[in-house]
Amino acid sequence: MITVEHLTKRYGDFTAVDDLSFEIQEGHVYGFLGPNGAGKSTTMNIMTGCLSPTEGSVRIYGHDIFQEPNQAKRLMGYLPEQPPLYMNETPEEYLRFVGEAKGLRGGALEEQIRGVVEQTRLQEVYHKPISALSKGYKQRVGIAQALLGDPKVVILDEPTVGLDPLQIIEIRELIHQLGRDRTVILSSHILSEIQTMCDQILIIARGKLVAFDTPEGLERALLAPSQITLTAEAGEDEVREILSQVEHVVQAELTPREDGAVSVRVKTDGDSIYDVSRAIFFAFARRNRALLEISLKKANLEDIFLELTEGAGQPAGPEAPDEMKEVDEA
Ligand SMILES: Nc1ncnc2c1ncn2[C@@H]1O[C@H](COP(=O)(O)OP(=O)(O)OP(=O)(O)O)[C@@H](O)[C@H]1O
Repeated sequence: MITVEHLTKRYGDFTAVDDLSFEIQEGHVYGFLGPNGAGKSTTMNIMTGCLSPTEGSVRIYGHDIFQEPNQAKRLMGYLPEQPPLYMNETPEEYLRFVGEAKGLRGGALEEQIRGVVEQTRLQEVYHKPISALSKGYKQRVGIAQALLGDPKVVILDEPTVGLDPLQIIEIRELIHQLGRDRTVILSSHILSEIQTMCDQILIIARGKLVAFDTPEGLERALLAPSQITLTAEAGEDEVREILSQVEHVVQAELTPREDGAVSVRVKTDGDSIYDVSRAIFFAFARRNRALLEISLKKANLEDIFLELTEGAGQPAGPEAPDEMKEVDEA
């Protein structure tokens, strides 16, 4: 239903979006996940026809976003990163203005406004100036305008950024509801957010699509290089030698301990981390060397995200370190 082919956006010598191709199917909640500056907003702006690409195409249900913009845009609702809200207006005035701009009139307009106000629970603030609303309510007004016209696809750029924890929960619930009867595409640089809300994840780093799968699929596909940590009662050289004889051990990082033992982080490329750990256990036993501890660590989505996007984050002002910290703690 949405086909993105070889999308590229360059600003001078800088490539913000680099040959992105993917397909979005109906009935899922998709998450664009990537660090600040990865190219998520640029991609969304191009997909919604707000920005032209340097190369590539976007088709919405077969309609090219630049050749048939009216047909394509009618099928999409968009909440940009900074929604153009008119602060002096009330949600009522603003939604009427957006609805009319989308071609709605008379009874159909009234009915649509009533529907989106109910869905986004704006009743309480309907007649207050937008400038007086909390960030959470402003965001709901932004989502309400995206829903006008009953689009099949709703695209939300960082819908929870800047909200407090309670507001985040409310917006998540709203997105969950939206996902029941339409396709939702949202972006975030926070892994836990994408994991909670989306059933399909696209990881974007340095303008490239580096992974596209379900959360479970991503974990499964990238499980193989898992880690084993162990502590052995042996000298460093001997530990190295023993491990070099174990099949599927691809890397070993040794840290000598004060008590003379050695702690080791082992990376494997084996299908079964259990088989590799068993082989390590017997390799030490054959040499009469004790393993004081051995533990297995499977990769999780956070490891995968950090590995795929390593070094791709761009500190974007004073808030960036805290925002990235959320990824670390996810
Ligand atoms: N008009 C522009 N001129 C030059 N560079 C730009 C322009 N717009 C975006 N960029 C750069 O393109 C890259 C991608 O930006 P984009 O906003 O798409 O990233 P993002 O993944 O949405 O990140 P964020 O979460 O910080 O918004 C960034 O390095 C940004 O600085």
